[in-house]
Amino acid sequence: MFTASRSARPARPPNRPDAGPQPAVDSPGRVDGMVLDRVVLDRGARSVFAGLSLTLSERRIGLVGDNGSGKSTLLRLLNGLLLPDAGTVTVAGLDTRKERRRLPATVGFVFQNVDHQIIFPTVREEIAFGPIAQGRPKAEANAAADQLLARHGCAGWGERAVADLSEGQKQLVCILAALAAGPRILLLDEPFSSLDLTTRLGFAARLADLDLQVVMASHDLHLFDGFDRLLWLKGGIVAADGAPGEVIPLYEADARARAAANRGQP
Ligand SMILES: Nc1ncnc2c1ncn2[C@@H]1O[C@H](COP(=O)(O)OP(=O)(O)OP(=O)(O)O)[C@@H](O)[C@H]1O
Repeated sequence: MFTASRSARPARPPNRPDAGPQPAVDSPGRVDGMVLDRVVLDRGARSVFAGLSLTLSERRIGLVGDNGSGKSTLLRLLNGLLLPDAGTVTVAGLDTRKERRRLPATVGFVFQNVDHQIIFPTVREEIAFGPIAQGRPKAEANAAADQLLARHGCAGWGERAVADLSEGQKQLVCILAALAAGPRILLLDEPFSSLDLTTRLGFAARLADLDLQVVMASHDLHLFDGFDRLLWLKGGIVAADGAPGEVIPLYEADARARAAANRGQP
C-alpha cells in the first residue's frame, strides 16, 4: 500500500518493480501486463495526466475516483483510443502509438456509454462482429454469438433490434460483444451501472472466473471484492494504490470529509 504525489514517476511498492513491457504469455493464470511510462495527456485545455507512470500486471485491477478524476481517460489510453501527448503506453508488449491496429485483437473494451459502442442493428451482428473481423467465418461467429447469449440467459435475443433494448440490456450486449472477441485484456468502464442486481451479481461472479486480465472503473465499490489491486485516482494522480481493503477506506474517508466540507458552504 502506498500513496503517491504528483510527480513524473510515482513511487512503487517494493514488490512491484517496473519490469518494463512484458512479453505476451499465453499460459493460463499469466497476464500480459500494461505499462504507462511518464504519460502526459491534455484533453481540450485541461491537463489530465502530467507524467503518470504505472505498471499494471495484476489479474484484477480496479479504478476508483471522483467524476473527472481520469478513470475513463486512463482506460482509453490503454485501448489506444487516446494516445499520450508525451511518454509511452505499452499494452501486452504493443506500443499503442506504433501498433494501434493490433490492439483490438488483444484488448476488449466496454464503454461507459453504450451508444458509443453499439454499431449494428441486431444483437447477433453486434456480438459476432469482433470474431468476424478477426477472420472467423460468419456462420460460425453467429452460432457462437447465439451460444454466448444462451449461456447468459438471453436465448433467442439474436434477431432483436438493439435499439429496442433497455439500457441495461444494451450494456449486457456490449459486455458479451467484448467477451466474444476473446480478448486477453478486458477494460471495463462502469460496465454494470444499468444492470439489475441479479445480472450484476452474475457478471461479477463470471468476471472472477475469466482467464484474462481485467481493469475496471466503477463507483460501485462492492464490485472490487476479490480484486488484486485498486487504484484511487484524484485529479489525474494516483492518490492510493493497494489492496481494495486498504484503498477503499481511504477513498471513503476522503469523500466523506469533502462532502461534509461542501455541506458547510453556503
Ligand atoms: N472529450 C473530452 N474533451 C475534453 N475534456 C474531456 C473529455 N473527456 C473528458 N475530459 C476531461 O478529462 C478529465 C478526466 O475525465 P474522465 O472522463 O477520464 O473522468 P472519469 O474519472 O472517468 O469520470 P466519471 O467518473 O465521471 O466517468 C475531466 O477533467 C474531463 O473534463
